[in-house]
Amino acid sequence: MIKNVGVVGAGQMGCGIAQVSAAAGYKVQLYDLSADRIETALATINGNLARQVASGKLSEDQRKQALALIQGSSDLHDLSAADLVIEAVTEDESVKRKIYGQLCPLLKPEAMLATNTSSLSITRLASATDRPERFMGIHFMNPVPVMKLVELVRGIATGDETFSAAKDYVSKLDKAITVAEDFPAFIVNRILLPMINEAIYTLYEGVGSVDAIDTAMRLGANHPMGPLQLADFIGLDTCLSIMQVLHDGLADSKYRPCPLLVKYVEAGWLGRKSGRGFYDYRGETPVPTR
Ligand SMILES: CC(=O)CC(=O)SCCNC(=O)CCNC(=O)[C@H](O)C(C)(C)COP(=O)(O)OP(=O)(O)OC[C@H]1O[C@@H](n2cnc3c(N)ncnc32)[C@H](O)[C@@H]1OP(=O)(O)O
Ligand SMILES: NC(=O)C1=CN([C@@H]2O[C@H](COP(=O)(O)OP(=O)(O)OC[C@H]3O[C@@H](n4cnc5c(N)ncnc54)[C@H](OP(=O)(O)O)[C@@H]3O)[C@@H](O)[C@H]2O)C=CC1
Repeated sequence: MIKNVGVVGAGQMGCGIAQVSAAAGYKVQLYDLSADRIETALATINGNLARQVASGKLSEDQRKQALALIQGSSDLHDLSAADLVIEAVTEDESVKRKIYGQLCPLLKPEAMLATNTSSLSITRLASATDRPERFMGIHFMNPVPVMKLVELVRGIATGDETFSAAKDYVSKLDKAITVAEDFPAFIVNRILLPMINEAIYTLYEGVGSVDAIDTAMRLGANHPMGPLQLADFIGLDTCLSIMQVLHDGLADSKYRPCPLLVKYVEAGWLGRKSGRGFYDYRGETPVPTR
């Protein structure tokens, strides 16, 4: 039975996962490398909970209770009481494998380990742990407190007990589940990211400006965000990693990452989280950059 949830990586996804887990009554340990990052993360979570109070989705008491259930830490040992740890660090296989190597010896033998990876092979990541039968993908969507869906992905070795415990946990968060097989980028990103990549090609080839492309898809296809706005929201580093996994994993040139996406990531223009991507976020309102 899952009571204590550990979250590794206090970026945009880790914060969201910690928030919704605490709001559902789980005790949460949120880990990241630095104390500064943890402080920022707790402030972000507090802000998002306060927004939910303002819009009547949560009472002030529920906000306080949820916040009290989250502890931040920059010491991996603090995850040793967790029944389930969800890893949400940068979308880079070597970073994730390194974390598993450090984390696994500290966990209870019966603890489950899950990854929030957007694209990487669950089976291959499982092989970097000491518990492939208790490892799987629990893939939340961004922003976690708002998006209804969680994709569940089993690796070849994932046990039935692990899968049913994950289903139970996700249902308690009041999220809907879809099950995907362990193929590159699963379902949502297999479909969504090529669309975003195509939008970037559309910009690269001069078919339209940032504003024209986003307006076209917002008003012409009723998407809540334009594809370039969404790319900035996801993070351009994450978008590029997903396209690389699709390109390498499916060996089809239709998944070739757009060179403009590569350039932006090389420049450190990662979207909202770095202050600049297809839009510049440093002023009052986002300004298109092309
Ligand atoms: C890459 C992957 O591996 C997988 C993925 O996640 S792919 C990305 C999937 N996500 C999407 O496609 C998101 C598309 N965009 C949307 O659905 C909407 O634009 C949106 C929900 C993000 C915002 O909707 P909106 O109507 O423009 O904004 P707004 O009215 O301000 O917000 C709606 C609610 O979302 C909340 N919200 C918005 N942004 C948020 C954020 N970054 N974090 C937390 N909550 C947020 C708001 O607080 C608001 O909730 P309340 O009513 O409780 O205040
Ligand atoms: N962005 C999205 O829309 C979605 C992303 N995902 C997946 O979730 C995961 C996280 O993405 P996201 O939250 O957007 O990324 P962010 O860049 O916002 O956050 C990543 C976090 O991981 C931390 N980190 C990096 N290396 C380590 C490490 N060795 N130990 C501990 N923490 C570390 C980073 O710290 P620092 O900044 O200090 O380096 C940062 O806080 C990725 O696998 C991504 O593919 C899944 C669904 C949606």
